[in-house]
Amino acid sequence: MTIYRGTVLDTPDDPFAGGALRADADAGLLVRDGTIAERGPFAAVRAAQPDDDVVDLRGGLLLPGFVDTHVHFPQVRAIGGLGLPLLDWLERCALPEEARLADPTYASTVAREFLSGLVQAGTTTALVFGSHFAAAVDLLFTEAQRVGLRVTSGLVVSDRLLRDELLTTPERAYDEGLALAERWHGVGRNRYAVTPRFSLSCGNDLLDSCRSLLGEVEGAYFTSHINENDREIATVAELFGVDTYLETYDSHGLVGPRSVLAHDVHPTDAELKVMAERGASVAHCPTSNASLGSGLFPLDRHLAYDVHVALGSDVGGGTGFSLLKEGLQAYFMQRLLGERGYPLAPVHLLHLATSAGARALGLSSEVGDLGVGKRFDAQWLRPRSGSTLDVALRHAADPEDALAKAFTLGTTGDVDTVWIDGEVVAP
Ligand SMILES: Nc1nc2[nH]cnc2c(=O)[nH]1
Ligand SMILES: [Zn+2]
Repeated sequence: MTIYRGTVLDTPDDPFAGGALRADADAGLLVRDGTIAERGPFAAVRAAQPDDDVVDLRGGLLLPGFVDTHVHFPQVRAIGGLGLPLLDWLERCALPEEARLADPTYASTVAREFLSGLVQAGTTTALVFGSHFAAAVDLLFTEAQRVGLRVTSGLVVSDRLLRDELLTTPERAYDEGLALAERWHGVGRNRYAVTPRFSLSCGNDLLDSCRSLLGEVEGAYFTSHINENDREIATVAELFGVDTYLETYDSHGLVGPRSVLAHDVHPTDAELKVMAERGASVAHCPTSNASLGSGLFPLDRHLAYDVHVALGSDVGGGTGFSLLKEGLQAYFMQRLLGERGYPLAPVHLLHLATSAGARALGLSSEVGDLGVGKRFDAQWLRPRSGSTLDVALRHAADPEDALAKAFTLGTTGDVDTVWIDGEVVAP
């Protein structure tokens, strides 16, 4: 057994429902077989376990590993395509890069870059938008198992309006998806997610085949995009002859408690009501929404309807893997909404980046906070001595203030060590 000593911050109680930040200065976390067995003042935990190893993490902050609920595996090298709205960005930046993953050697290199990017950002769990190529998705799961990250992912499918190499058929989508799920779902920390790219590129027969696959794979997840961009939304309404985007998924039985819909920048009230009834979650992707000019996320309306919201980096529409940056951008965008903005405090940002994501992915009993009984999935933020974050943390007034400094100034370069199930994860 090992005792980890440091300043521990986490959010076991939902701050949107009144929960406070849990902050323990000089805490001890006793970890046995990857699970947190005790948590208390270091001196007390140490006194009860005088012979165990102590890992000294004083200085900096010990936080739960981040949970990224929307991130694209094939888009690591597409990060930084600035200046375009969604559909142009897809055509000019993202999809040409995604087509390159037809080559398994290329896909394997990108899988390594992708997982290393997540780990270096302090992310330990992710819902990953896979590739249109089954072999590439297989390589992603293989690499995820080697690195140890908790990955839920799947074959991305489309059958219209994208470049030809990325298109499939309903039958092939089902067969390839099932083969991947049989190989990887529930193996190690991997799980399968049925992943139509978005309704714009998916006809009704393909969405039907997604529903069949979802019914076939017990416990599988569903993820896609929704209500991101005005032109996208208008095109979907025209293609399907529907009033709301959500209907295109819901009419195929794809919306439920294991569904995560990315973006939702422009929802109708009717859609929010149905999402809440179904228990679906929304992945809020702030840097992507800002960079692609998609809009300002109506967090207040999601909360008013009780729609569960977590955070996604949306690499490569988003600007990097750091959920610290996403948290700060989420805060900025609520500020820019003026009176309609939700006043996000540091505790909300930590919740959105950790426990909210765990809940969206049905993993709350295992990860998302550093309480007794949870797996030790954690990150040690330790800024370089003399850096501005180091100075700011040393002079922070209280734990909330320290967390505000971490989200404002922290970068992936401040993530010193990452653990999953009590094992150090090497990037
Ligand atoms: N941001 C974003 N939106 C999408 N909608 C369909 N595909 C994508 C994508 O790759 N990124
Ligand atoms: Zn996306």
